Amino acid sequence: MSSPSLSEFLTQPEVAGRPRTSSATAAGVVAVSQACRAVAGQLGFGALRPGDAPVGEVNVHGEQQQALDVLAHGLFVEAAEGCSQFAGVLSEESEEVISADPAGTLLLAFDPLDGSSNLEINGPVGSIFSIVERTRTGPVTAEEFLGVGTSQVAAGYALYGSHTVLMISVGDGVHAFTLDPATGQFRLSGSKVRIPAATQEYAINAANSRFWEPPVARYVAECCAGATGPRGKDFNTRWIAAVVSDTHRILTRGGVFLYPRDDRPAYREGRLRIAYEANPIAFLVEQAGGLATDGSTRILSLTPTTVHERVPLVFGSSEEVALISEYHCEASRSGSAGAAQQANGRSREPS
Ligand SMILES: O=P(O)(O)OC[C@H]1O[C@](O)(COP(=O)(O)O)[C@@H](O)[C@@H]1O
Ligand SMILES: [Mg+2]
Ligand SMILES: [Mg+2]
Repeated sequence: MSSPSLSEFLTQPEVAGRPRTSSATAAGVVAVSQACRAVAGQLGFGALRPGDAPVGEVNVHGEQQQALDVLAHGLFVEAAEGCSQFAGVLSEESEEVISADPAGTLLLAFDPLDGSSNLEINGPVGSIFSIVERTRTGPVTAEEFLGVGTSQVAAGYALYGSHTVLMISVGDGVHAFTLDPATGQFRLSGSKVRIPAATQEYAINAANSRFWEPPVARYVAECCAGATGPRGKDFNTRWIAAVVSDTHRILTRGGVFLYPRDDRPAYREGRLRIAYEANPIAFLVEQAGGLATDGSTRILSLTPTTVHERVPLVFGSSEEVALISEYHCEASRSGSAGAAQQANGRSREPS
């Protein structure tokens, strides 16, 4: 018997004895998976796709949009509008929230193509999404996207690598679905993914080290000191420059990822966005037994004040994330928190 499709998995309560996912959430996740399948199909054309170049537009984050960023955004919007569960969507590629069905009970936030600078080297890219239930009805408002991450009912990502894999959580662990190229269906390929608590792999863009705050610099220096340093073990660095792909490695074999705030003017709040990058990653990571913080505070407890708000992000194996948190707490107790943190006034109480 073949493994269940995504839709069977979400709608049949008897599959693996799981509690039933609401029919709206199941339909929403399936709609997103259809957008991911369409994005995977487009990526497969590579350089054969006509007009595959930067489109000359700059998105709300000041980044050059690639043709595929725009295409993937359109595919996600189309899937959301076609499914009648979503009242509105928030995309990395659109400054404003986009209205869908006012009767919809769900909201969808997504980065339609993450790591798009990897496109020209045929490196891995992904799509990442978060679904929350609405607390009101009628036309959607931007404020509705400013909830805490604990209110997510589903989150996931698609990684377009040597094959396409969709990692999903509806709040009962993390499940893997592999896209079957023969049938176009996502089929269950792994369940109850767990992140080991200990690791010897870390991911950070070391080219920014001169801008880091003391706790991050300390953590990385101690990893680099290896077996003869205070950690007493050797570490390895991995950096794919697409957070979806780094997340997949960490869900697969452990590790820790850091995109901290730093002293560069555009990075004082980190790089990644709360609503459609940090929140879904944190949801998946916690569901797999890991931790996700902004350095010291749990990501899922943060309340953004704008829809595209950025946040420093540290996530992965619990022992490392807890240690990094300890270093941040020690630094703020001793008053050596970085200039960036002081400048933005965003020092939060540790959780
Ligand atoms: O350019 P850097 O510093 O390596 O940053 C890479 C980070 O930026 C991102 O690519 C941002 O995502 P987008 O490509 O969607 O803007 C992350 O996926 C990744 O972790
Ligand atoms: Mg991104
Ligand atoms: Mg993107």
